[in-house]
Amino acid sequence: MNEDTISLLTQILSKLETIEKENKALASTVDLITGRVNALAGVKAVRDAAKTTPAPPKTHTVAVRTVTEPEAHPASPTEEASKEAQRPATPATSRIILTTYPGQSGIDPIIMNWGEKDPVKRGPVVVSRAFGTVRRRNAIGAHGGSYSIYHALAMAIKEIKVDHRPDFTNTEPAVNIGPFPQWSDPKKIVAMDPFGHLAPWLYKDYIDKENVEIRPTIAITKAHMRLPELENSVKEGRLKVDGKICLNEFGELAVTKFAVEPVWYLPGVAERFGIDEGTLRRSLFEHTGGSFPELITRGDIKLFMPPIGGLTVYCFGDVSKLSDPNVRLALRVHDECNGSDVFGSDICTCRPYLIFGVEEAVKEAQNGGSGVVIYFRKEGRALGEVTKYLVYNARKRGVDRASEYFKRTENIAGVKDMRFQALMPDILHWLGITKIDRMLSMSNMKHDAIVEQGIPILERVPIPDEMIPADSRVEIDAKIHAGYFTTGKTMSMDELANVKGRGWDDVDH
Ligand SMILES: Nc1nc2c(ncn2[C@@H]2O[C@H](COP(=O)(O)OP(=O)(O)OP(=O)(O)O)[C@@H](O)[C@H]2O)c(=O)[nH]1
Ligand SMILES: [Zn+2]
Repeated sequence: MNEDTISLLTQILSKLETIEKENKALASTVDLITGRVNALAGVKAVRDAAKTTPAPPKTHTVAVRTVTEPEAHPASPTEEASKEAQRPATPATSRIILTTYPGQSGIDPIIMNWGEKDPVKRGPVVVSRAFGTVRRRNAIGAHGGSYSIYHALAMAIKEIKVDHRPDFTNTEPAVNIGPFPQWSDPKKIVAMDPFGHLAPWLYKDYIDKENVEIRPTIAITKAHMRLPELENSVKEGRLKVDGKICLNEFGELAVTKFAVEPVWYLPGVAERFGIDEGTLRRSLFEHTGGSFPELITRGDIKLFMPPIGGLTVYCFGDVSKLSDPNVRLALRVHDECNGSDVFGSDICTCRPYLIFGVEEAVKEAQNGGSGVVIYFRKEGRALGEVTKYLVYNARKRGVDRASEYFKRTENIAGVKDMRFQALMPDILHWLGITKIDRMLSMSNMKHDAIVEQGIPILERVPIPDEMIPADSRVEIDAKIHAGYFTTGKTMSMDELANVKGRGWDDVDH
């Protein structure tokens, strides 16, 4: 099967499509040929990819056919019911759409003017391949970040009805926020949808009248939270019970929480990393096992919802104060470390720094300012727990020296850190933050990313010495040597060689 044959069959297909519009009886024949061409082209694409030389752009040509749907606008309940009956059991059963092309017949993306101030002129983020939406998509990927796979599984085992539509009654944000000028600056917000918390309400007409599936990518709620360490903070007098933010002697806190899923505007993301959009698209395509062919074929679609974890904002005190330059702001940006954050592992400083961050944020809010902790799902410096544990083993089986600390991760992962903080400041812009009075972090990467985004940091606050677990001294001293902020001493390489952590004998009981 060569390129010419595929191209010829694609042309025949296109002719048949035209005829099919007038003669529905041809549909099954067209389906048959579509399936055959897709399968043959798929095989060819796989063969091409197996060649060692980089594939020329032509090899991305895969014949496809767009789903031809009944008219989307409902006319009458009877007509609706008859259309319902025509729907396939799942949109995927008869025709597989491997990829789509700009301008292809039936493809009609909803407008997306990223950075436009008026949300209606900007347009909704549309990513679903659900019936009624597949032709209108203006984003690649899927909702839910890494959870999109569980959704796919639920669909596969028919736990979710194919035509299920979410009921958003009473799910509106618990507080109002913005809009801020940053929301309409396409250079300031590139990794989340600034209107993501309002999507079902702002774009109700698309949902109701055009049968397009639109989901929020941000949700805002209020809650109480209780961390055992904070009971001590109250006992020792560092936290005062005020009945508003710190509710009682157990250190229970009132909090407003924002959950945010990633939505990437690819040109903006590429620019943040100083690369061109094509390079970014190609790398995302290749290194997700070719999962998202439209990264290559749909240059007109600029949004990508990546299958990665998002973030949560924990805000203490009045949310409207976050954007007020006249009040003080304390901020901790924290990257997930499940072993320490949840399970109390003592090899690193994560949970202690997190608790310190919460305590300082609450204090700032109680003093009339505001306090925020932002929690990113970037486990093990975005290398994941498997890599992290391999690193721990390599450290403990050798001598766990501060001087070797970063090298151990680099030996295994090829890089010492994959969090690349460049996209992190988006959430600060979205919250309307224009300066940070107290930054509860020693990380130079977090600091530089924020400052580069034009948000000044007035004071940097390291974790207090007494909160550092003994075994994590290795990490903290290595980090300080590597450029992390400290108000204390930066050790020489010789001194670092003498900072040792627990050995394997001590860990392995
Ligand atoms: N791969 C790897 N990840 C680690 C290791 N130690 C901690 N982490 C992860 O690193 C992240 C926390 O980063 P840290 O280096 O402790 O601190 P930081 O966030 O860079 O800086 P601070 O804001 O000062 O805490 C979390 O995602 C941890 O899971 C390690 O040895 N290897
Ligand atoms: Zn940790």
